[in-house]
Amino acid sequence: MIRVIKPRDDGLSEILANRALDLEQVDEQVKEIIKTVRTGGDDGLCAVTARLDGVEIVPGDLLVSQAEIKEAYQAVNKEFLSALRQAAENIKNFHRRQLRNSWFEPRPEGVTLGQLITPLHRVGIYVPGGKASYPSSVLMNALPATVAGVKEIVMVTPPGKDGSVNPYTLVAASEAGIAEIYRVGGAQAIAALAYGTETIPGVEKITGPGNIYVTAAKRQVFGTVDIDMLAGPSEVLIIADGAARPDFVAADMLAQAEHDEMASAILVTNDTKLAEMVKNELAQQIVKISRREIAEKSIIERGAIIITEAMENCIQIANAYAPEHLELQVLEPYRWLGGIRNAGAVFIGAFSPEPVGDYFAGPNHVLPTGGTAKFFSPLNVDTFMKKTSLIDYSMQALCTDGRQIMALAATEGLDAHAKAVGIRLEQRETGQGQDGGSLK
Ligand SMILES: NC(=O)c1ccc[n+]([C@@H]2O[C@H](COP(=O)([O-])OP(=O)(O)OC[C@H]3O[C@@H](n4cnc5c(N)ncnc54)[C@H](O)[C@@H]3O)[C@@H](O)[C@H]2O)c1
Ligand SMILES: N[C@H](CO)Cc1c[nH]c[nH+]1
Ligand SMILES: [Zn+2]
Repeated sequence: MIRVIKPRDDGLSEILANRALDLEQVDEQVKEIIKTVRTGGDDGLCAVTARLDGVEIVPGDLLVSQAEIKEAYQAVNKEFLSALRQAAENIKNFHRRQLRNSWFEPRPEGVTLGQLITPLHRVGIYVPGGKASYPSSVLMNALPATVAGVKEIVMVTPPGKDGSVNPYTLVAASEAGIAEIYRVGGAQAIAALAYGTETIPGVEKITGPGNIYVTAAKRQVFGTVDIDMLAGPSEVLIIADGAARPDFVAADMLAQAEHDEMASAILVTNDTKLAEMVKNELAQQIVKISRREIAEKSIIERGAIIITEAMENCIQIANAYAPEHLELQVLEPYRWLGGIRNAGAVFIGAFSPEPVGDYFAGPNHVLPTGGTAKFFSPLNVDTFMKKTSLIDYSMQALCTDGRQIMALAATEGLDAHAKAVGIRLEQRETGQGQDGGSLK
């Protein structure tokens, strides 16, 4: 059932090409949705929601009420709540390590340079809710923003057929300190966050994963607002050697495949026997999982077992694939870690299956997909910060550097630039300050 690619088989290039997210196929449709919300405000938003989510919501009900949040707490069990709270602590602790301070560097020649770090003021987080609910994604988006110091965090998530929002998602939002939650999803939610409506004031940045419509909408509103990244379907690439347990490897592949028919689970191994055993394990385990249909489609259409001649080849393939999640289920993981250049997150050894990172350990689970780990990083505290440069020249420092600045301005033909410096140098030469005082 799963494709097996042997050394020198030509299958790898197909796998690499097969994962591009074809946003163009929905671009026109998404453009229309955005236009409807941008021009129609709340009414446009509710009309699109009725059409795509099959639920009638009036503008006055878009905002989730405090009473619903209270009710949600009654609906969730204690075990969930305590696990959620511990996960939140772990996530906050991890992300606190990413905080950076503004800095100032006064130099003896009368120049002070610096960088001011400022949190964004208002951000919107998208929490998917179509095929499954993701309270964990609430924490992964909101807590780095909280750690960064963002004052207003808004959450959007699709309503169910009865207009309600999943109680676990609501409780996670409340635990993360989100005060504004709107029951709206898809491209229409992204449009509302970017352009604002009567009920939903616009934001400065939108983060969070979603389906192809959500991602295409994020790409279209980029520039009006900032976005975190363009996340595609989830993926895991597992490098395993003869020391790995085939049942563990197969279980981890299925954990990723169950997300989505378009998710990819790939094993790369230098051990032919392990490849065969994982194939058998997959067949045995897949019939026992509740999301079998989704996982089967994913494994058949997008999964693969790639057999290589040596561990070095496994590492090369991982770097070329640049997976969202990379598991190293090998005897000496730290020996090979140095060779890894491209991966969203690396899971080391037999006892770090990907769900540890999805839910609990602390690092973020919003990660670059589709090969974008070559240049994107995981969602992090910096995602919610911006930098402002600081330049403070004394008169003496300007006199020292002024002629060089004027020379550069002259080569660009920008006389007024040169003049803005020159006027100060002349003042210095005539010895007159603005108030007639001495500049010397
Ligand atoms: N990378 C991560 O961290 C992460 C975490 C959780 C989920 N995910 C991924 O996010 C995705 C969630 O997708 P989802 O669909 O379950 O939820 P979603 O919330 O992203 O999308 C649901 C919305 O899509 C809109 N929609 C549905 N069909 C449409 C159509 N034909 N035209 C226009 N709009 C339409 C609807 O308005 C609906 O509310 C999955 O691929 C999942 O794997 C990723
Ligand atoms: N594996 C997903 C990111 O690719 C995150 C997630 C949320 N819940 C479970 N898993
Ligand atoms: Zn997952």
